[in-house]
Amino acid sequence: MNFIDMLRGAQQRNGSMLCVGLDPEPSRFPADLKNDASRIYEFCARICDATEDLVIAFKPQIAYFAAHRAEDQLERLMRHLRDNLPHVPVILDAKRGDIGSTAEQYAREVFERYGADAVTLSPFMGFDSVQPYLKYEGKGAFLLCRTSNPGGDDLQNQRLASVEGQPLLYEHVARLAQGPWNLNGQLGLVVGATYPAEIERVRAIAPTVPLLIPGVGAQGGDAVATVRAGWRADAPIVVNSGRAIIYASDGEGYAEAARREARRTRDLLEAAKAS
Ligand SMILES: O=c1ccn([C@@H]2O[C@H](COP(=O)(O)O)[C@@H](O)[C@H]2O)c(=O)[nH]1
Repeated sequence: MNFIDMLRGAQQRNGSMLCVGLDPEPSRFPADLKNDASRIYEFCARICDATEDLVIAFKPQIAYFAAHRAEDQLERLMRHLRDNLPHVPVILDAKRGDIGSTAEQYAREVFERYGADAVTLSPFMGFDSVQPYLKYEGKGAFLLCRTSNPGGDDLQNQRLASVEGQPLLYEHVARLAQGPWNLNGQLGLVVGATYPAEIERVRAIAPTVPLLIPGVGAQGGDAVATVRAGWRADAPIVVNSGRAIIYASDGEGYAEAARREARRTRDLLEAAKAS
């Protein structure tokens, strides 16, 4: 099954467009795990087990594992998800971007070492930096397009004077992902929930690619406006919330609290479809 079919399957099965972001920071763990980087796997696995029937995807952010020398725990988590929750696709948030030969190694890391179903990539170095990932049949790649952070304006909202019609840079990325770069239908786009007007614009340019939309929850993005701008019956949107869910409580019942917050967010997103 390819990545898009996996997304559709999870969306239908769980009635959800919510992605739980796994950004494990031991200093924010509950008391019995606090500041113990050797418990990252346990923390994440418990959150995933508690929310698997409420999500369209999980999104581990690789930096939170690498910073704590916990790549082995990320491998273990990916194995756990594959073996026990194979109906939930996993997007590895790595934001890679490099020349082709190095990109081949990164692609190998993402898809062979970790066994992710999709990855996030920076498109800044051009098509030859993206192509190595597309050689992995059925895997997905989300290109950064209009990111959720304020600094995204610095480059993404600049006009491309040399391109006919002078689109903004993020609009150009959306066009490439919808058209010439999307050789086998593997590409999606990252668009921040903090900029619903830009989500709407991206949807107009790229109506059929899946969108990964971070920024609801801790970053304050408007969940309802996000769904109104991006949701389409025929192209999945994957709305990520990380810290607001995984740190919903720092007590013993953190996994149950994460489940409650995930359910609340899932229901809010679903209700917005009809609004
Ligand atoms: O534009 C972007 C692209 C990626 N991210 C990542 O998403 C999560 C957001 O976590 P929250 O705790 O829900 O804020 C995090 O891993 C970022 O690296 C993003 O925020 N914006």
